[in-house]
Amino acid sequence: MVLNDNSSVWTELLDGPGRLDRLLRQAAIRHGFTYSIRSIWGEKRRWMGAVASIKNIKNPIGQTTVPGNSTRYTFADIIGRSPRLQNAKRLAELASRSDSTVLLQGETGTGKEMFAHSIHNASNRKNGPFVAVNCGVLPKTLIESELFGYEEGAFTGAKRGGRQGVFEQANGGTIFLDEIGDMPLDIQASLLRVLEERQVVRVGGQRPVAVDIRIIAATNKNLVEEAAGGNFRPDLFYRLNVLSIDIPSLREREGDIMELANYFVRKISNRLGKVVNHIASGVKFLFQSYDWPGNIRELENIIERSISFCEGTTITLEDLPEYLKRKQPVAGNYSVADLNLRHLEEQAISEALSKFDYNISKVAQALGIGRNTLYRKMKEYEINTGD
Ligand SMILES: Nc1ncnc2c1ncn2[C@@H]1O[C@H](COP(=O)(O)OP(=O)(O)OP(=O)(O)O)[C@@H](O)[C@H]1O
Repeated sequence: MVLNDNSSVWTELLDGPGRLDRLLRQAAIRHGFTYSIRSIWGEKRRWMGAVASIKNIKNPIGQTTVPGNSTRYTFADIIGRSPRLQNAKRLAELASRSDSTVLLQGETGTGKEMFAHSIHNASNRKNGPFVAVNCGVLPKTLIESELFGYEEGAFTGAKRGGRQGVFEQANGGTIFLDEIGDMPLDIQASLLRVLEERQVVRVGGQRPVAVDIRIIAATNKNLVEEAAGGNFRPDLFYRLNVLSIDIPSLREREGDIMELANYFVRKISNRLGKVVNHIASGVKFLFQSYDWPGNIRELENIIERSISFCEGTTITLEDLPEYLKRKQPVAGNYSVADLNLRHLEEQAISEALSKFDYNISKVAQALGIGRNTLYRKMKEYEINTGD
């Protein structure tokens, strides 16, 4: 397992080495990595307490999915009813019906890879391969041969008979170019050629090989700004920016936070074989006021950590990492009692909405208030209507 100081894998600070170990071990096993304790305790002592998002620890060549369709997600797995997310899903569903290039833009952890899987699985290429390449971690020395393949004798150590690159491996299916904004400039020119001609020429070869591929690219960078700064080729940007879909951050999807949190509690407690089925109101309040820079991945990691440390059936503030506890909102203009009452009211409304599937009449009836009062309170607490 390779832990890289510069990567965004270190998403959370924890309290102690034992906990770090356990969480890393669980995550590593889940993602099929071999976990070696020495890789942490050697030079990485100063990272003590960090939890890696193992998903980001790609193998050295950056290819995250082997050829053959090993996608895990469909649209049904993408949780959230906020209007922004629903809109992104609608666009992605439409995109899955065509063969055009898709560009997924969104912050880290917002679900871009889930969208890419879902588009592939809903497309008529679903029985073909889905090959994911992380353009940000491909070492410069390997990048061309990994992408475009090589002919026998192309360089010292080249395999007999040569090797297919990922574009050839994805033939008949979808190639997912993750973190496209991190692709080195010199490779961007070759990539543009492949996108334009739908042909690859292997390193050390001359013969173009036709590839029938659907391209989905993803980035957490603003490619317009990257292009303006000279880090991304504008012509490649235009070639990729055909069906562009913005995946909203979690803080822009406030109504989704608790739905996702509850979903992860169910899923993760099942997986860990623990009976944890509630989230304390203080935690909910904190979740709703936090700005989630790591988005859904961060929420998922926090729930996993909390369930691991939870000694009862309810996740409490005690189970949260220190850095999050420190973010507890201050009372502002409200007294603590007011704040608690407001919070309880907000919580009751959110729970009723979720229980009655956003049926306003039923929710109002259950809460013993009129529909107009309910709408007013939803507006006050910025709870969306679930449309
Ligand atoms: N809407 C969602 N519903 C359920 N789980 C989600 C959702 N969005 C993201 N996740 C989960 O959050 C984690 C991060 O998602 P994903 O890897 O797709 O994000 P990403 O945008 O590709 O991240 P990065 O840019 O860092 O590669 C995954 O474990 C995924 O299952």
